[in-house]
Amino acid sequence: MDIEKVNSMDFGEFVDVFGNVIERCPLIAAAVWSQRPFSDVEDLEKHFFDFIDALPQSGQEGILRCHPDLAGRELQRGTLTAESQREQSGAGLTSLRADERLQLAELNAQYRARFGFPFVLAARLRGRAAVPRELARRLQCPPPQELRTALDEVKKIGRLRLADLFGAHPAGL
Ligand SMILES: NC(=O)N[C@H]1NC(=O)NC1=O
Repeated sequence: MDIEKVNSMDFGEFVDVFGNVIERCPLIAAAVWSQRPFSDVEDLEKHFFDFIDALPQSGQEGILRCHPDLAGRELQRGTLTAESQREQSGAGLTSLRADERLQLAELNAQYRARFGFPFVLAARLRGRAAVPRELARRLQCPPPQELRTALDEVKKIGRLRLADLFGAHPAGL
């Protein structure tokens, strides 16, 4: 795909293609479409990220809450989005031992109880061993800092998903 093709998309096609750049938040793609034309993929990405940054805290937390747990119930049930399924299995989260799954479930629950949203990490960039380690580390962070970290991870996931759609290697990850 190239940017000319993106700029020629009608609303429905654009939301079909880019609706899950931010997990389960097609509203963001719907809003970004209004800002076309885009000069390149970085410009397109910037519109997604600016939308997130401009939201009030409740909206930003809402975006985080749209993310499925890593190695959680949805992975077991097979109800993840195609993108999330690829990321979680690519990171090795489909082949955890039962005790590792249990440990992650406990940490995920502690995290959600402390911050009010699920733990989000760009799984493809880290791999399975890093997930419990990062979860345990970030559980200790102050909430305002953790909100920023989690949103940065959402953006990394979005950047990788956009790069996949464009068949490109993302810069700066
Ligand atoms: N909880 C969470 O981080 N989920 C996301 N991470 C990722 O790489 N894909 C996801 O769906």
